[in-house]
Amino acid sequence: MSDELWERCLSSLRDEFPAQQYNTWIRPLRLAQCQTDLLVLLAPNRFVKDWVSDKYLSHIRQAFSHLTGSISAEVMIEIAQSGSAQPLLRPSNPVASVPVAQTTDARSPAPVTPTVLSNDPVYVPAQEAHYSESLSTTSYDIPSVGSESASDMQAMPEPQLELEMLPAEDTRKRKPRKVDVEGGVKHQSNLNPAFTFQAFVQGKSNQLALAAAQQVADNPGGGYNPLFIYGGVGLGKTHLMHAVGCEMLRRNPNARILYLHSERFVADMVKALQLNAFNDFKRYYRSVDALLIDDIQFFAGKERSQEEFFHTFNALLEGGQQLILTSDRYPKEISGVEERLKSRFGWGLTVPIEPPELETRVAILMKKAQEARIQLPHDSAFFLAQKIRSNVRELEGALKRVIANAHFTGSTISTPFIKESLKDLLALQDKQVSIDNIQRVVAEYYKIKIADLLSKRRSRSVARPRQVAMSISKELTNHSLPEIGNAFGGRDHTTVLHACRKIKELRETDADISEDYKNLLRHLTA
Ligand SMILES: Nc1ncnc2c1ncn2[C@@H]1O[C@H](COP(=O)(O)OP(=O)(O)OP(=O)(O)O)[C@@H](O)[C@H]1O
Repeated sequence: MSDELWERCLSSLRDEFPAQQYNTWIRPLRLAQCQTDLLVLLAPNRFVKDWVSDKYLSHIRQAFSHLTGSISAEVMIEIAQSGSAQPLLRPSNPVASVPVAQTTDARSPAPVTPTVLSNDPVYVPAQEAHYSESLSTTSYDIPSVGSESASDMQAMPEPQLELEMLPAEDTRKRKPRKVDVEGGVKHQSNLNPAFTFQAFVQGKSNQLALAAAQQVADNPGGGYNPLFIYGGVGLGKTHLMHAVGCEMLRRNPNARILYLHSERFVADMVKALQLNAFNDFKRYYRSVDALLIDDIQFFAGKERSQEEFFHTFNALLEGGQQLILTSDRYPKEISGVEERLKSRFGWGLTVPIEPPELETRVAILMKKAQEARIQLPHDSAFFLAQKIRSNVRELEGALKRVIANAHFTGSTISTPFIKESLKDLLALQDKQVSIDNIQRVVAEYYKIKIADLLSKRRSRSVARPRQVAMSISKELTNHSLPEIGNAFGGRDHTTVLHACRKIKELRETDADISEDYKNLLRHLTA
């Protein structure tokens, strides 16, 4: 009965909050005690407990009181003792088919003794440098292995090669270290040392993601595993994930951190298959202290890679090693990725990053200028931040252009100088309204999250603003229907068409929608 009451309470909270908030904060709570006037819930850790107590407790109490009819109902949140709450952080029941990982102590480096026992081609793990000049590594032709089955893989001969994980202290230098050890074994973390917590400007839009990332750096492999950061292009997901890695390295220079783009993981796996070195590949990926994989939406449609990543994922979680993943959308919304993998993405903590608001954009510009040792007057930063609103990468790009121009001409930076330096960009910006901007303005107007606009939620409070935003995108941009559909969480062009027709009809019959539409157009084209 008490379970049933809590289920009903959950169901009412599910309707009240956006899916992302519900899934991140409320769903992980477990019922400890439920009486007419007392509800005791268990949070998986202190972070969740504090956050829920701060933001959601009154809502939970209200929903509970409503169901029980008790106006003095009390709701308490406690931290689950390990084992008492449903594990949010790692599977209680390890997947039986997972090959046993080479579990390592997350704090201590692996022995550094490379041994080459054969003349087989050497499997060289990811050498990606996300931010720097490309590295000269051996290149391999990549065969198609889409049809290779798991059983084929198991039948592969065991390659006689041991990979070495080198301590990663040198990766703190600007250029990632490429280590050639006798036997061709290489390891580098690929971390960008400029992407630190100190260099990350906090704002309302990224506060939660930053707090979660700092917690992970404080307690890697502990509290939030995996940490899943999602949000639009150029909003700081990669920066934050690197910041965790950099902080882990600062505290423990021997920590083995590996950052890579998901496409690199796929390419590496294919290369390992080609070289008959699949066991080395597995061992390599499973022997790190922290694995940071960017843009995991690129796993979509790559079944063999998903299969292997699934096993790597389980092995790392089992070994208490930290996983950090990023994506452009909420895990459940990634199409072309297996359900079992998507559900695992949500085991730890899933946090969004939203586009920064004006004040944060100004603060980011001031910070970047300070890093470049450039005097940027506050009013100029304000002007630029007002003009470039889509994402931080574009904002940073514009500032770099201004700085370069100032260097060339020996000028000091001022608002007129910025106007002159970015004449073409600003003219384009004034003329063009991007879908990103439309989403941001519409979300602000209706007081919902951009993530809601991209989500699959169909409740009226989200679906109508989404249709308005699609219709405005059609009216104000040159994007095609499929492009617009794609920008709204990968929807079909017929959905966009339907939205445009519906809004056209509503503008004639519904005064509120008509007013909203006019206001939004005025705002976006002002
Ligand atoms: N809050 C912030 N403070 C300082 N710099 C930031 C912030 N957010 C983003 N940036 C900067 O913006 C640039 C783009 O960020 P980043 O590469 O992390 O974006 P992303 O979300 O990973 O984008 P993508 O999805 O395209 O990979 C980086 O140079 C990063 O340092």
